[in-house]
Amino acid sequence: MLDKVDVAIIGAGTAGLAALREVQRRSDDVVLINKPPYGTTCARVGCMPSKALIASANAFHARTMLDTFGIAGADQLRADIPAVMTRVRELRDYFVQGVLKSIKDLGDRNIEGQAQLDGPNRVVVDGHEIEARQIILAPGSSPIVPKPWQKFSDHILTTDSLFEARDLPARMGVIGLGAIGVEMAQALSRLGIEVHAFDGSDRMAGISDDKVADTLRQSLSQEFAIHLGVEVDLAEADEGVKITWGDESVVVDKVLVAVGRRPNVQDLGLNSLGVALDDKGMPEVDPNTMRICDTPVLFAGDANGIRPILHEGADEGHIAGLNATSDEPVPMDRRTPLTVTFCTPQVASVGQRAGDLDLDDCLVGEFNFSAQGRARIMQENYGLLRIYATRDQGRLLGAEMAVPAAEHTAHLLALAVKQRLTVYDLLGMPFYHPTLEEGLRTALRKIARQLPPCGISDLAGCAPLNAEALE
Ligand SMILES: Cc1cc2nc3c(=O)[nH]c(=O)nc-3n(C[C@H](O)[C@H](O)[C@H](O)COP(=O)(O)OP(=O)(O)OC[C@H]3O[C@@H](n4cnc5c(N)ncnc54)[C@H](O)[C@@H]3O)c2cc1C
Ligand SMILES: NC(=O)c1ccc[n+]([C@@H]2O[C@H](COP(=O)([O-])OP(=O)(O)OC[C@H]3O[C@@H](n4cnc5c(N)ncnc54)[C@H](O)[C@@H]3O)[C@@H](O)[C@H]2O)c1
Repeated sequence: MLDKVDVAIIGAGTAGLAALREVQRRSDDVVLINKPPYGTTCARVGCMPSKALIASANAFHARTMLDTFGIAGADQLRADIPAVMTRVRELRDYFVQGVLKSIKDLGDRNIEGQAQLDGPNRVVVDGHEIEARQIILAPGSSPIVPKPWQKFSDHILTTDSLFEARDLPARMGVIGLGAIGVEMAQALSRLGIEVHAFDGSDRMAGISDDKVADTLRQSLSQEFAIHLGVEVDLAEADEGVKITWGDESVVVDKVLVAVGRRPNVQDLGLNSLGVALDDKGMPEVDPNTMRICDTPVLFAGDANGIRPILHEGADEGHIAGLNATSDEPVPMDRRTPLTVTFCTPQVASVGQRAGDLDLDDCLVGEFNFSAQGRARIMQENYGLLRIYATRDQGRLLGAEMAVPAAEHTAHLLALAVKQRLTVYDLLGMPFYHPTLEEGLRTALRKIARQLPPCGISDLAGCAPLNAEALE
């Protein structure tokens, strides 16, 4: 094993591999150290298998609306859960293979084992010491299972184990309704499993806008039992596990625990860096260079807790790799915040969320998709879009939504926020008919109407029509 290198990267996840690609542009003197398994959280147990499960669930769920489209016989369809799970694993394996290919040429520069820092320039892997000029930490995160629940391990699943299941039981609890909980609870329910879902807070999927949160709750409650703002307790039951909240309880076969993820830093040796750590044992990280204080150590991906989603982890790996191989600091602007939760209706947030803003100081435009033309045709007429803009110029600040095709609307709005566009700029776009984007136009016009007019029509570039006649 090498004992002196220019750059050592800890973690072969999305962030670590992005850092590797960046470092390799300027130096071959790099090692990648990874505690197995290989293949990244995203491909193995995260984004990809979860979306594969959702895709099967949505395909089966479509049968509930087929009669409204004039298609008969849907009641004959059934979900073959073992076949669904096999497809999930086949897709997972395909994506993991792609990741493994990307590191196969590293040879002895790919080191398998658990790494620990021993000071700012030294990494120890299974007793072997490696000195490095720069170190990039990218060890990812793991599902949290609260200690009192760990004794029910036979009945508990996390996303580390869910996709390994050959079959799924008839009744499931889902505790925690962040992105993971909401996506999986709906997918399980759509596959025909009786789902009881819980969250300690009164919101789901990280939504901070009250009205959007209410809309999502109304939609999802039609599909499975949702209990928000409750503290749950687990107990052994004859046939499964009993979930208790307040005076109520339910017995389920398995519980998916989705109460968040913990950075993999417990045994990383961060305390050997000689910098202050907060009460969670975390050092301060510059989000524009990824450097920890003035040390030669950079910290990227889920583990630093800054923006624990995939494209941000990849960016952080790239920024860390750039800074590890540059003589001078290279501070990089971060992207407009964007999140998408792949439930139905899709949930998304862009830029500043309601919770980041004083809405009394902003202009708000909203659109409810319940009667929207295209949404109605597709039988997807539900959901609420809320857009926030500055009071003086109508410059877009952000948006939250639970609407059909939110992933697309959110990307468009992210570009608008980044470009500092006003609602008038956006209203200058063509809006094809009939599209879901016509709903976005109505929300924008609602903001435009609250601004001083500066022309005679949308076509002139900036003025509101003050009518929805073109919809
Ligand atoms: C169910 C689920 C669904 C998700 N869906 C989405 C989605 O739809 N969109 C999205 O943007 N994000 C999604 N995410 C989040 C996304 O998967 C993560 O943000 C991303 O994978 C984090 O990448 P990473 O490189 O930081 O960590 P990882 O990919 O976890 O890589 C960390 C690596 O470091 C290794 N390691 C840990 N400690 C050590 C050590 N001490 N020494 C050596 N190696 C070590 C680990 O074994 C691992 O290989 C989802 C996550 C989950 C769990
Ligand atoms: N579509 C996506 O982008 C996507 C999908 C899945 C996961 N992810 C990422 O994965 C990470 C982890 O997701 P997550 O959903 O596990 O975490 P999260 O932190 O987003 O949500 C956890 C939820 O659990 C609740 N909770 C915590 N303790 C609880 C308890 N004891 N009882 C009941 N509820 C409790 C919280 O109130 C919160 O709503 C996030 O960073 C997320 O962004 C992203």
